[in-house]
Amino acid sequence: MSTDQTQNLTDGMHIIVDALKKNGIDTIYGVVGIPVTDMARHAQAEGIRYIGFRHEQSAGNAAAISGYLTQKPGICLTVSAPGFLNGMVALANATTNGFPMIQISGSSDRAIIDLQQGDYEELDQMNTAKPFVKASYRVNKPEDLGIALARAIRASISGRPGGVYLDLTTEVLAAVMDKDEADKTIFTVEDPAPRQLPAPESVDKALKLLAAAKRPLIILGKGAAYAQADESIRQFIETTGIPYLPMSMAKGLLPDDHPQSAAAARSHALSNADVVVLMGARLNWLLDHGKGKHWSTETQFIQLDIEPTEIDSNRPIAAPIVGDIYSSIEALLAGLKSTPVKSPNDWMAGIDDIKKVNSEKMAAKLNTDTSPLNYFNALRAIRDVLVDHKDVYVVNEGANTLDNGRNIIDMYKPRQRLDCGTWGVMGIGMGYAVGAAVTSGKPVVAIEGDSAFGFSGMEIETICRYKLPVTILIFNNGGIYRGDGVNLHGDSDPCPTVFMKGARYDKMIEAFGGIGYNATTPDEIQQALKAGLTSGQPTLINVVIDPAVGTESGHIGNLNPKSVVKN
Ligand SMILES: Cc1ncc(Cn2c(C)c(CCOP(=O)(O)OP(=O)(O)O)sc2=O)c(N)n1
Ligand SMILES: Nc1ncnc2c1ncn2[C@@H]1O[C@H](COP(=O)(O)OP(=O)(O)O)[C@@H](O)[C@H]1O
Ligand SMILES: [Mg+2]
Repeated sequence: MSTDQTQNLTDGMHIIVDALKKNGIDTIYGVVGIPVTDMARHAQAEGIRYIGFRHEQSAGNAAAISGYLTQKPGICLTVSAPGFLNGMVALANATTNGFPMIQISGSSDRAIIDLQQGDYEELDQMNTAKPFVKASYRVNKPEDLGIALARAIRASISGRPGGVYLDLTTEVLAAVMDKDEADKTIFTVEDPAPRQLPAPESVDKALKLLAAAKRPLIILGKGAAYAQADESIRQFIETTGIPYLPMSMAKGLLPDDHPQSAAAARSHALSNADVVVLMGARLNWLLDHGKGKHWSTETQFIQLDIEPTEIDSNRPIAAPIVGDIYSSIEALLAGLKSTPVKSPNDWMAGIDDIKKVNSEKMAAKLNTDTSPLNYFNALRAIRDVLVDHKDVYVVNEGANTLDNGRNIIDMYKPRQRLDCGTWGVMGIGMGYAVGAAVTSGKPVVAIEGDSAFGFSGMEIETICRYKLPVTILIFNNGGIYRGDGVNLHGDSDPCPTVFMKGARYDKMIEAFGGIGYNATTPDEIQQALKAGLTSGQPTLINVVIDPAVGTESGHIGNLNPKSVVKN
């Protein structure tokens, strides 16, 4: 091919990068290799920030959480087969949680794969992905790359957000076409997540039910947080005076010290409410499916959700409002003029009484001074530092570390608590920390169980390499749930969840130029955490926790199968 003929040519890997740029994608998280390395190089050369990870699952988690924070799909780039599969855990978790994310993976030769002739990293990735994503597309022609990306963007953020898989074959990445012709095939997606307004009659019905309620309760879910309708939600809650419960990632939508928060009286509020409004929250296992001891069979439900099939998932919903949260809340606010709603004062007063009793009980646990530390006094030490750093993003995973962290670490701003979410998955920690730090530019504090940290711990090198302002506190109790070898039956046999004694995780980060601390007292935790926040340097604090104080599976031990057969 003569020089002038190559003058105006482009190829698949350049076209997809141009399409990403045209749609405002400014960051790609990934692990490169055959056949996507040159695509990443080109993206970087074109000004897209490429963040290189040590494992695709963490790259995917970073992409997913950046989608949750920005309402634009986070992009994860992987190689074929094993790299694709490593990313799939994060992609499936994104779909489960409703986080918009696109995983782009290279794939091997279609003809060889389809005849199962044994290609390098042979796998039918498009079909493998289908059960775990909102949509799964494969591109075979360079002129289709623009429309394929557009479809992936729209599928990931319209309706209930989620994961989308985009398969780029080796052939299409190398396929050549005329540049001018290629430019005609890429475009900016128009209104990829259109507002979905609720039916006026559904809003009226909900307001009439609320107006008659004696003990109304609002449950805020991460769907409400994702919607970025913060001011409208606050206005509705404060205008009606209805008490509310934030689910873990909705903490901070209103500050946790807000007078209408019922969090410290959760069981009382759930079991006594007569009308419950689910706002971007599923009535799933995290809410005991709306059944059992925390719920009354008399409770009536109002549900605000963008996904129509979520309605009636577990309990009949008396007043469904299907639409995007912002449009639905705005419609409810407008409806208050004709149907005023005011939560009875005695209901909130009763909740306040319970809050007072429970807060005193919790304070007694928090203000102990034990050696070694336990979860309560360690978390109280962290809480009392973070109250002066309300911009910090908090990442939290583990069992006891997560369950106690959720109740003790107060949040004051929306979308700043990032945790194991709907699946209760371990391993989100370092990926979420990188994604939050890169996306927001703000400091991140990751509060990690020692087992949970182990799933993504190698990414501390990634954190140090990009010099991200991340401080990691590892609650080192020497094991999964506990470190003393006592199992949930109270038998002192070395159960299969114990790690080595005296591990010093703080030494790990020093290998990559980060700053490590070992903390055995609340004061040492606070000094180290303040130093990490002040320096903005990657910091790891090994918090030594009493190995005997955890409970197996934290607060969800009841989900374990009960064996009736003696060993
Ligand atoms: C991917 C994955 N693997 C395993 C588990 C099971 N699991 C595991 C392994 C947990 C770790 C608990 O230990 P930790 O050290 O992180 O926290 P605590 O010791 O403070 O409870 S919590 C939990 O549900 C999981 N949820 N997700
Ligand atoms: N913009 C939005 N408007 C309305 N509903 C939304 C929006 N984004 C997500 N959702 C819904 O919010 C719900 C989130 O529920 P869930 O993940 O269970 O929250 P949580 O775990 O915090 O209770 C999902 O059913 C999802 O369809
Ligand atoms: Mg542990």
